[in-house]
Amino acid sequence: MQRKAALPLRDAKSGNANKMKALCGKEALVKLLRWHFGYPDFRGKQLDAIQAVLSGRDCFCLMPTGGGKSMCYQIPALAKTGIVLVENQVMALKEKGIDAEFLSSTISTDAKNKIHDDLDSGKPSTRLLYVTPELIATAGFMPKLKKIYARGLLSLIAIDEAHCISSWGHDFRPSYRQLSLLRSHLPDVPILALTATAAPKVQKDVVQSLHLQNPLILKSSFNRPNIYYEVRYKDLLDDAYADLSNTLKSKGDVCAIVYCLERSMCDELSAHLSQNGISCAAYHAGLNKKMRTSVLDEWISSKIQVVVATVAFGYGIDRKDVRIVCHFNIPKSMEGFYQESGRAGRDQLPCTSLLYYGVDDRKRMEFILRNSGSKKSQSSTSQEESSKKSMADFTQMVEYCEGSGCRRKRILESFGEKVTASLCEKTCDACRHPNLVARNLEDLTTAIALRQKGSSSRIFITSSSDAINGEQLSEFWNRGDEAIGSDDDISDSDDGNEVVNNLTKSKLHSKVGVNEKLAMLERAEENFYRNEKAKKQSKVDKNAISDAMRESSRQRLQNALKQAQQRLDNLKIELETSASFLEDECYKKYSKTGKSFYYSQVASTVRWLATTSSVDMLNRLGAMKESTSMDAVPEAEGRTPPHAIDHSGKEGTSNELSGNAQSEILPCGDRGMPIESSSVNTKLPQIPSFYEFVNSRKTKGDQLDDTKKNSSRVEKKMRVQ
Ligand SMILES: Nc1ncnc2c1ncn2[C@@H]1O[C@H](COP(=O)(O)OP(=O)(O)OP(=O)(O)O)[C@@H](O)[C@H]1O
Ligand SMILES: [Mg+2]
Repeated sequence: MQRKAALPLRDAKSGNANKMKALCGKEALVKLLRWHFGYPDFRGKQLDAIQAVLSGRDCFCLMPTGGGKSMCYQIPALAKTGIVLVENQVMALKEKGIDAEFLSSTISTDAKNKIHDDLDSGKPSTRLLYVTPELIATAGFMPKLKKIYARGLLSLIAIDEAHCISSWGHDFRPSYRQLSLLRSHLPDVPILALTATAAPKVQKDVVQSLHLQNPLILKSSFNRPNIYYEVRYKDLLDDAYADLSNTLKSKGDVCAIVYCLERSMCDELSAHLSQNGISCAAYHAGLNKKMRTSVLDEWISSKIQVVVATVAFGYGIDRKDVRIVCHFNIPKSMEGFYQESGRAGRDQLPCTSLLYYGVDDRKRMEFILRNSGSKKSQSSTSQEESSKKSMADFTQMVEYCEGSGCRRKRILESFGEKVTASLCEKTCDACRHPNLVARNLEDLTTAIALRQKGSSSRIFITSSSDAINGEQLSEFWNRGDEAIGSDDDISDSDDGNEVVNNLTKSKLHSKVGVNEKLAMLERAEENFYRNEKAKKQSKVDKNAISDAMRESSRQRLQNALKQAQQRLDNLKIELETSASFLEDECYKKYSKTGKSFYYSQVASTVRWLATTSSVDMLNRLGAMKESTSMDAVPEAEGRTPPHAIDHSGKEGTSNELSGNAQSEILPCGDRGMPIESSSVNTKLPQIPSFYEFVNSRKTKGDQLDDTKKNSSRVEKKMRVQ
């Protein structure tokens, strides 16, 4: 990327008062913002922070996640001669033509020398120098910094994620402690400390540790209005993996981060999601560096959409369109949770924070925290103190999950903000579906009580009907049935599909027989259609399928086709045309019903592509050419298109393959409930109905076809490569 020419207003080195005034003026700074970043105006407290540091004052800036803290040091770097010292995101700046460099002990000697040569030169071109706190602590680096400082070239020190300096923070990093040396070595350089998570105690600690002098303290509300907060209860779910998988699919091919506590769970969950047609990969410290970089690159460039990671993932990553951040295990503190969930929706568009809460997870975390204070280096008092502190932090998180009040209010109050629940405007599950949340919590309490008693505990941790203890459960069951028929589910919801979703959520419902389940679905579907009709009448169709959604579905199908093509020995298929054809089928089938059903159909097709045989694939795509004349004709079994070429030449095995593959395909509703398709006249993909699916499961039992195993092995292998 070419360097962008500097705006002429850029030099105020002389310290001339008029020049300084012009430099700090809003107009000049907005000009810089527009020139270099293309944004029309500053957000929140950005301008105040920039003006403070440009005038030489220390500043402590607390802004919400995604609030635009980086701009607070990027603009000063462009406005003033000299170098701004910070910590990470260099590539993005370089792409904007801004001279930024990153120095750390991990870069090559050549690259290091180049940067040092520039810094030693009379007129360094580097405007922003990103360094790690570890580097500052090294003996060789401080003298270099001092040299730059002595030449009057160091104009600002910015400490991003400043909460890491405080052992009271959720993410204390000992290396940050070294940053306290900066003030004594470089006394006149203003310091800008930035963070999105600082409880009052941490704030005080940051100011003291960095020796900020009379800092301007800027504090914005931590509220993230574009995030919808939701908690689901693992103990009430049949299968949390399936629930997550269906949720992701129902949202379309959206970008997501899923946080897990352990590496092994990242791998396992990622494999499960991949098998279900979700473009996803695991990311954690157990992978080698090459693999981690490759996952990160693919995610940043949208080649994969979902990363299943440990909390190590996320620092300095600026992908703006993350639509869901899911915590698959309860985080250890509200601060960490806020920071991680805040990685969603940095484009300010609607997004979701979804937390899966499980009593076992809670116990595990409590165990970890209770024992984590026992480091050798700590005295027993500080051990005790830190363990107490960890437990107190964690309790806030447990209350967030187990409380019935507004989730947003709870988050903000934990940061000392006083808010009313009306601020939420129904953008958390507790405000949007209070009855459902209350009922879930009641069920959860019963579940915990039963587990504590030690009897029938398995009913909540297994879907096996063997584990049902009739007497103890009858009360439970009855309540479940009431819940099923309740109008509250519907009246709370502004989307008919939520009804279907809610049916999938409770473990109670999993105990209901297939017929009842289908009857429930029918009722839910009826409600869905009724709501749809009402929506149409009021001319507000929230469920409409936009062109952008269709395009993203086409892209998703194309990716799935590509993977299938590789799996099937480079089967000759026209990727783009085939993707359009398959998307068009989904659209035709569900354009009237709405986006959720449409998305589910796309997801089903993706799953079908993940397991289907060459012959079946070609048969299906063969309909492409015939589709115009065949729309009204019933599905022809084993139709082979004129141009169908099976590279594998294994036509003889195709029936078996397709039978097995089809048994895995289940059209799903918004969060995965199966949908009956008989009411739609358009020609359907070769996907079984729910009845067929259930029957085939019954007859086939647990037998897994070798072919399917092989294909998933190949898929896994491909992912690893
Ligand atoms: N004035 C602005 N107008 C529009 N977009 C902006 C503005 N300032 C920053 N942004 C954009 O907002 C996004 C988030 O910015 P940034 O990464 O600096 O947030 P942050 O506060 O550091 O968040 P985090 O706490 O998650 O690190 C970036 O894509 C950035 O380009
Ligand atoms: Mg940041």
